[in-house]
Amino acid sequence: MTTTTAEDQIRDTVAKNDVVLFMKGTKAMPQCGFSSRVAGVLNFMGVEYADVNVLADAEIRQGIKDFSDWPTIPQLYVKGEFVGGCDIVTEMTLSGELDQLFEAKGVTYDKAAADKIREANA
Ligand SMILES: N[C@@H](CCC(=O)N[C@@H](CS)C(=O)NCC(=O)O)C(=O)O
Ligand code: FES
Repeated sequence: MTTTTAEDQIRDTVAKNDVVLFMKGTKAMPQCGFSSRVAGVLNFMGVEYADVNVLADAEIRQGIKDFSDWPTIPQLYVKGEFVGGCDIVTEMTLSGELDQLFEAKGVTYDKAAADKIREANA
C-alpha cells in the first residue's frame, strides 16, 4: 500500500509545473492581500502558473512551510526552486531580478507589462 503525503504532493506539483504559487484562495479569487499581490503580478505579466489554494488543505498549508523552511504564504516556486513570498517577489519585480530569473529559467513573460509595473512604482 502506498500513501501520498502532503510533501509528496508538493514535490510532484513543483516538479510538474515550471511556475507554482502556493497562495490563499485562487489566482482568480485570492483570499488575502499578500497572495493577491503576487498573483496580480504574475497575471499582469502573463505568466503561466499553477495556483495551489492552501486554504483548501491544512496539510498542504503546513507542508509548504516545512518544505521551504519559510513560515508564510504566499510562496512562489520557479523550476522547482523557492523564490520567496510577497515582499521578495515585489522587490524582485521592481528591481528587474524577477525578469532575469524568468529569462534564466526560460519562463515566458510579458516584459512590457513588467516595465509598466516598474514605471507605475517609480
Ligand atoms: N511578509 C510576508 C507576508 C505574508 C504573510 O505574512 N502571510 C501570513 C498571513 S496570510 C501567513 O501566511 N501566516 C501563516 C498562515 O496563515 O498559515 C511575505 O512577504 O510574503
Ligand atoms: S489571511 Fe490575513 S493577512 Fe493573509
